[in-house]
Amino acid sequence: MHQDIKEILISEEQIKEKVAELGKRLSEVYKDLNPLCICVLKGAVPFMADLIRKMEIPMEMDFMAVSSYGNATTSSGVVRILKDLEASIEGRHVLIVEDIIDSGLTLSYLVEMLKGRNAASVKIATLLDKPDRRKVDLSPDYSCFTIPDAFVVGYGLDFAEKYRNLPYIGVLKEEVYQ
Ligand SMILES: O=P(O)(O)OC[C@H]1O[C@H](OP(=O)(O)OP(=O)(O)O)[C@H](O)[C@@H]1O
Ligand code: HPA
Ligand SMILES: [Mg+2]
Repeated sequence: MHQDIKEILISEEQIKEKVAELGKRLSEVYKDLNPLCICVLKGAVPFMADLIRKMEIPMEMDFMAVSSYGNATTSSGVVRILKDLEASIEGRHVLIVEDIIDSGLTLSYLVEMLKGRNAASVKIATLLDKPDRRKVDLSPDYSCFTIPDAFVVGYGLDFAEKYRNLPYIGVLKEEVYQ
C-alpha cells in the first residue's frame, strides 16, 4: 500500500467486479441507442476506460473538462469549462461518466448545460457517490459504490494531481493534506 494512504476503502478486485456489473447493465439499457459516453476529465478516465470495455454494444465517446476543485479538498462552487465536446449532442442518448459525486455542484451544472443542448436523454454513471456532502439535490442514475465522508484518492481521483494511478480507492492520511 502507498505510504500516504491510511486505509484501502475499495480494492482493485471490488472495483473490477462492480464495473463489469454496471457495464453489463448499461449494455441492456442502451442496446440499439448508440449512447454517447462523456468522460469528465481527468478523474473519470480509468473508470471510463474500464467501463466501456464491458459495454458490448455500439457506443461513442467524447470528453469534457470542467473544474471546480483546483488543488483544494473542498469545492469552491465555481464550475469552469476547460474543454467542451467535439460534436453536437442533439437527439443523442448521453451518459455522463464521472469518478465521484461529492457536493454535486459539478454535475448539476453539467447536466443542466447538456440538457439545454437538446439531447434525447442525459443520465449519470458514477463510480463513487458521497451523499453526506451533497449541496444540491442530485442523485446518479447509476452508481458503483456509496462512500462515507472522507477524502479519497486513486483509480482516477487525485489530491493535487497525485495518486490517480493507484489501482484502488484509498483514504488519504490527514497529515498529507493538512
Ligand atoms: O460533486 P463535486 O463536489 O462537484 O465534486 C466532484 C468533482 O470534483 C472532481 O473533479 P476535479 O474538479 O477535482 O477535476 P479532476 O477530475 O481533474 O480531478 C471529481 O472528479 C468530480 O468531477
Ligand atoms: N477525492 C478526490 N477528488 C474529489 C473528491 C475526493 O474525495 N471529492 C471531490 N473531488
Ligand atoms: Mg480532482
